[in-house]
Amino acid sequence: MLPNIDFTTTKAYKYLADHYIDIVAENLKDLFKTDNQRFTKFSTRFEDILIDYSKNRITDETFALLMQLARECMLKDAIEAMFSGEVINATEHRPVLHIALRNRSNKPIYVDGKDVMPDVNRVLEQMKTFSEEIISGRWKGFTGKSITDVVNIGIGGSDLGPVMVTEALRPYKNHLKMHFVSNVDGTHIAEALKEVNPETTLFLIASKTFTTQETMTNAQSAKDWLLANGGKQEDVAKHFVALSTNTAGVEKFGIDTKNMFEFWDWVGGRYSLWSAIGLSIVLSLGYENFVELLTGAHAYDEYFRTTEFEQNPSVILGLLGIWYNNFFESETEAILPYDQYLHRFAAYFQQGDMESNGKHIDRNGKAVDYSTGPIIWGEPGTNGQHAFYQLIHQGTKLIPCDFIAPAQSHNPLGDHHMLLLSNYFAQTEALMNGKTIDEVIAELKAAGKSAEEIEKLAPFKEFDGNRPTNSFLLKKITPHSLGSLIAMYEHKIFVQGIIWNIYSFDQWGVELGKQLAQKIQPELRAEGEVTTHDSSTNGLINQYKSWR
Ligand SMILES: O=P(O)(O)OC[C@H]1O[C@H](O)[C@@H](O)[C@@H](O)[C@@H]1O
Repeated sequence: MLPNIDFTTTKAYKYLADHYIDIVAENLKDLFKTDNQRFTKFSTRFEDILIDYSKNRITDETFALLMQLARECMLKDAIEAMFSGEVINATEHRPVLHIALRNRSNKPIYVDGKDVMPDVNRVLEQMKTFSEEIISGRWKGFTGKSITDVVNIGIGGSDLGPVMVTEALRPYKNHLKMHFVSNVDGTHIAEALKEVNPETTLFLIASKTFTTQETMTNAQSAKDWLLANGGKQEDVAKHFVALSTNTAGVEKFGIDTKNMFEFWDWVGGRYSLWSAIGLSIVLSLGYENFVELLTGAHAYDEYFRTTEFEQNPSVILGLLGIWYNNFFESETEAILPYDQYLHRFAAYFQQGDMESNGKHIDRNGKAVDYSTGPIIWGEPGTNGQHAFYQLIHQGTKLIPCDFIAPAQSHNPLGDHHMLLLSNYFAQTEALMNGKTIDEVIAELKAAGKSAEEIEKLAPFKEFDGNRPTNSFLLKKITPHSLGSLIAMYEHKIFVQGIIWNIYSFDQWGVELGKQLAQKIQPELRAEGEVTTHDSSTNGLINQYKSWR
């Protein structure tokens, strides 16, 4: 059982609310001036990942109160409930065990009295054997040629994780060309099919439920394409495999269940890259690298489970998020990787975070009267700097940002990495320090501007600063360190869900639109005017029907 505590009724919350009034008047810059231990105090490490959270609007007192909040909300018990396989996804009656998928210690984890590790290891072994067949070229397509291209067909959690990781770890990839098709828009599959040859293409149909409309439609089109391009029904087995929890659904689609890679309902979609859904990762990087990814995540899981809150990155990051979300009323958080390979990292955690904590009903089934999950967004630096950083620096909104960078680049080309990192360091400094009006005036004077020009221009060039950031500095992005980093963010989301007293592992909010789309489909198939909706929806549908 998860604890069930309204965090706004805790002592810590009340103290924090009072303390906020003091902090809001404080300037980060001054906090650094008055405490030369601030970096040492407010930074922590996990293996080769340094997490500097000293540029946050906190003092020793804030930190202590946030830790007290976690204790009053019984976070420790909640962590144990997850790791020991309790049914913490109560609305779907499931445990939450993505941690079992990467449990390299192999210590038993029980669901309904049965250790899940033998099944986890069996599927990993199956992924290993299969990937070796494909990568080595021993597996042949319907004309006897080896596989050159892999198309993963999946959406949401069955797409975002594999895409993010295969992109993040591109330096480790082999000769296989990876394609990812998610959107039901025919353009997505059509464009992918233009790039591949039916004789040498393997399709991975990735769907936990094997009922998702987008994925089933794309999978059917891929199968039709194979059959229309020389393949026969009996060749489907050579070119299609399924990654799913739904054996009956896989059979019904016509994929032989010996070509099925199984996982289980205790793996949430957005936490499934560690499961059979990660087969595209295994194919692209090789099994050993996938194991390294799991190992990095597992090492972090153990650390998260056993480390005191005060040194625990996910606990600290989660509580800082709550500090901004619930006291400063920040609505969004930006994730800004200074690493081109991490270009899908923010998109991945958009689902990870927003699908997990975008809830307004608490664990008692009652509407909350406080703010929950933030809006997550971001793009790689330095592209973001030339797009939306203006608003982060000088807009009216407080946007806490995570800056992520590797010290070592996989492409040490000339000065590129030094230049990239100079921006990474400069941005958090600039966001913190800002630029005072006096500094602006001095600069304009030095540039020879007239007094009149200075007076006019100065306000536009002032930066308030005092804008909070976390900096993640990794030695290098490797399968191991990436595994740890992902796990760190996953557990941060978990921590926040516990404090907000919501269920982080269901996703009922994605259902309504799906249901309505189903209702609309026959109306779109039929001829004639549609009148069953509101005037806006009717108007749009009828215009579409007259134009199509
Ligand atoms: O893997 P599936 O079952 O196709 O689901 C794909 C996605 O569907 C829905 O949008 C949600 O449930 C997501 O969490 C999930 O990742």
